[in-house]
Amino acid sequence: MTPPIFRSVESLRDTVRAWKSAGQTVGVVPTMGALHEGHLSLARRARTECDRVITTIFVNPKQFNNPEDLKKYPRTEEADAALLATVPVDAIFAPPVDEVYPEGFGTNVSVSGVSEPLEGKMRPGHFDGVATVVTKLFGMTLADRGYFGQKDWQQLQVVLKLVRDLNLPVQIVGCETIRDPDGLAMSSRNVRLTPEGRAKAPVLYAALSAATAEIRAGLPDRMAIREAAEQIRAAGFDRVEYIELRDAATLIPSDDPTRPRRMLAAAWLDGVRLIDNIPV
Ligand SMILES: Nc1ncnc2c1ncn2[C@@H]1O[C@H](COP(=O)(O)OP(=O)(O)OP(=O)(O)O)[C@@H](O)[C@H]1O
Ligand SMILES: CC(C)(CO)[C@@H](O)C(=O)[O-]
Ligand code: BAL
Repeated sequence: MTPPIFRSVESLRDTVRAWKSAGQTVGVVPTMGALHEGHLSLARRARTECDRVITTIFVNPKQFNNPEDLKKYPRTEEADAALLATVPVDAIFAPPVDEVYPEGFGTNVSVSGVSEPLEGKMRPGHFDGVATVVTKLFGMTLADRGYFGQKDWQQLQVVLKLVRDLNLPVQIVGCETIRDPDGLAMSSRNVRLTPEGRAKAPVLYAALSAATAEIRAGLPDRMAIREAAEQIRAAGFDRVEYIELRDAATLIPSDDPTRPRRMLAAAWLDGVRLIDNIPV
């Protein structure tokens, strides 16, 4: 059976309040729809850890710095609802834009530091949009736990800091990146790749994996990164936007192998921007 779809905060809150009065915990999986196995893995994890699970589907205009990207973002609500029925989740919250941003809306949540480099630099305003909507989604759903994918590693760190800084009563759970069998991280934007682009795309993950193996074997960071960038370009990617080795939590550049580090990359293929990251 398809889970009930709520469009207004008021109707969703009535249902959630009833759950809470029965002492039940609420897990929330925020998404922008066009669901795939990556999203479903988050929902399944929430299913095992919470009494009630809500998946939110909202293509948040505030986090798109590129209007073309927003226009082209895939929207597949019926298929999404059918997939969520297989988990199953208890509710889908898919509000219209004016329910989230009614006339007169004028608050911005901006997380300093961790949101500034990498994605923050390449997509100005993006993380303000994410932090604002995630704060609102937690408030709207009365979430006890929020589930986020490590595929968007920087986003996960931004959300962790947001929750800490604002004392939001939500526990954040970071979930492993789900990949296609050839290594490509699943992403809603992958459907925009041509068959030729799709065949080249796994090189992004392969290059990151090779570079981290080399670093562990003693190759200097800089050389390993340069080789990875060359491998990605040689495979036919149009542009490598960044490949960086960073402190895993603060995302400050790090050459300290004794601390948890993360290698993160963004690259363009077929006019599609792919991101990925792995631990070092
Ligand atoms: N392959 C994946 N493995 C695990 N989690 C994922 C994966 N892809 C997305 N997620 C997580 O699902 C949540 C919703 O992401 P979103 O709706 O943006 O999907 P997406 O596939 O990342 O789309 P996009 O094309 O915008 O990158 C985020 O927490 C994201 O990190
Ligand atoms: C967390 C999120 C749903 C906020 O719009 C979005 O950034 C995403 O899909 O990762
Ligand atoms: N998956 C992160 C949301 C975005 O790319 O806008």
